[in-house]
Amino acid sequence: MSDTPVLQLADLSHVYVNEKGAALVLEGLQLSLSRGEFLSLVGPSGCGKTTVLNLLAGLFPPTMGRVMLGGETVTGPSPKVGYMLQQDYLFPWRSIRDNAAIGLEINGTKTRASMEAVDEVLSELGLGGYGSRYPHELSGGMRQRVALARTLVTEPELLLLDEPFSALDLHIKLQLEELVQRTLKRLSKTAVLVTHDLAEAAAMSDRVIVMGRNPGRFRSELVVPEEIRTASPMNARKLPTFQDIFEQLWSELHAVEREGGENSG
Ligand SMILES: Nc1ncnc2c1ncn2[C@@H]1O[C@H](COP(=O)(O)OP(=O)(O)OP(=O)(O)O)[C@@H](O)[C@H]1O
Repeated sequence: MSDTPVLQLADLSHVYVNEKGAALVLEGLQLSLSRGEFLSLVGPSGCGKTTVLNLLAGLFPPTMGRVMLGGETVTGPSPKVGYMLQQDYLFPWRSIRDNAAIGLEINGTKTRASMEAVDEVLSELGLGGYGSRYPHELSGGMRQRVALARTLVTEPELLLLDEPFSALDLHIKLQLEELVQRTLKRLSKTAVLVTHDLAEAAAMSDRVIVMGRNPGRFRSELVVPEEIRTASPMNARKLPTFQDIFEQLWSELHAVEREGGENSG
């Protein structure tokens, strides 16, 4: 049972239909992710990265193929999947503790014990003293940590991270990358990160997929070397092999840009 991949994509394709007609945005995606793996998706704007995450989250069904979580076909949103976005979407009228607990309320699993777990996660993320504060009293980096806490307390098996660090100052971003990586590793969580930042992808991931476009597809995959994977995102950037990985990703992405042409989106 434990050998079953947490996530599988089987020949996944997607067509958006609107008043302008039908557009094939994703074609023939195949993927298998094991428990604890961290995957990043990089690619030019409009290649379909967010569409992939939305399909993984079960927000709408793929036109063809299947998304499978723990071997079961995804048919809609599931508590097994947590989604963290660039914007934190905290409710300004709720305390930090109540914001972090919102997923438990939605899932109907809010209990005294689960609220203790909320407090534990908040304190693990360095927000121990902030439970009774409100979002406007926190910095951008702290608010993103609350968003992470909210995602983690429902104990999802798969975390979807759509550019969660991109609006943050560099030093806060590096700190959060480190915190997220450490926390997910400790909990053996499986994660898919969408980012435009190649260094972030290389520093945080076990594997990086570069997507092509028109239609969006998985063009190439790079396995991050062990010494980078086991280092913190901050220290990974200082390793000589890191530059090689970064350059490989850079040249792949440039190849996509050269062959892609303008995206209609
Ligand atoms: N609801 C929709 N209806 C029709 N077309 C859509 C819809 N959502 C996205 N698209 C189009 O699908 C393509 C992929 O969009 P998507 O947002 O997944 O790309 P992306 O790689 O995440 O882009 P970015 O990096 O700019 O965020 C784009 O051409 C976009 O215009």
